[in-house]
Amino acid sequence: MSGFRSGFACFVGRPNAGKSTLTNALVGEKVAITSSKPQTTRHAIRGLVHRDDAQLIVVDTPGLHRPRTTLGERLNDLVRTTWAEVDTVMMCFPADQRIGPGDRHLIGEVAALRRKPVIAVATKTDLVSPERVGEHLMAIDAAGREAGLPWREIVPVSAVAGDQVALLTDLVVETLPEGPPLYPEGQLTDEPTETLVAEVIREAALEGVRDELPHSLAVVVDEIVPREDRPEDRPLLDVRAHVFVERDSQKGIIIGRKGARLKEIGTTSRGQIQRILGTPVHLDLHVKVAKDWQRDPKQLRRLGF
Ligand SMILES: Nc1nc2c(ncn2[C@@H]2O[C@H](COP(=O)(O)OP(=O)(O)OP(=O)(O)O)[C@@H](O)[C@H]2O)c(=O)[nH]1
Repeated sequence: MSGFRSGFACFVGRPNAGKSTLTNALVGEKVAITSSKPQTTRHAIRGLVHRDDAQLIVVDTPGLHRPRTTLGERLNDLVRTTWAEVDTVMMCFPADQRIGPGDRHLIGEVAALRRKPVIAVATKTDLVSPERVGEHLMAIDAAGREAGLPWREIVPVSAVAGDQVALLTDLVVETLPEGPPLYPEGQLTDEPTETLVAEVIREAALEGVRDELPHSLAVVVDEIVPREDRPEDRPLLDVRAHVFVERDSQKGIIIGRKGARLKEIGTTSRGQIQRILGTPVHLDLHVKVAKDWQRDPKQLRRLGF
């Protein structure tokens, strides 16, 4: 298999830069979790791109942020470890935002990796005019120079419109080392099913809630079991899961008036879980308060951190 390339790449960028959406666009299936709320990506979900000439494994990392809790510190450690381990870094800069201090800080951090190929990606180009895209590309170029970070490429893309996503894949593949495929073909992610299911529920729970909630939410899937006594051609899976929040007031928000929000969360996530599992699902969802779980190492472990 001479000439075959395989390796890892990850996206870096400020919250909401479009990293998850672009991961999905590259992989072609929904494996990473997107949400209109910042900083919702918590697990390093790998999406696989299989091609005749290459295999690209995309690692989606949470955003780096000012750590205020034990969870925050662990997330930052996880991010830096991921950056150090991948073959190529893709840095995202949304075209509808100017390069700011947060971006410069990230560029500085990535520049410290040395000699790793870094591709700059101007995301969300569908939201702005071609002139603005041009301006944005120049600003990205200048910011790289300032930090002494030579971009391998600067690529404008729109994950939503599908513009230049294939080109980006080509350019990333070029940076990967030669080697055989690392994962069996057809596999899209190596996350355990429970984690994917938990992330789907978490995403549904986060839709339309107030700003303080995202960091306080964790979802644990207790079990996924086939319902007994079902006809063979009509299987049903029972999925039992808990949504953990930090305070009683948050529990109220999640449950909603007469349970309306929780029901909505269930309906939204059930459809997607059925797609992941390929089987009709009965979802049993409970909300629990785990006081200040982000500051408590014992609880963090229980919740999988
Ligand atoms: N119009 C447009 N919107 C986009 C595009 N890519 C992402 N978005 C939107 O931007 C928002 C953030 O996208 P995400 O992919 O969740 O961003 P992220 O960088 O993974 O965010 P965090 O997980 O918070 O770090 C979502 O509402 C997306 O729908 C794009 O190419 N065009």
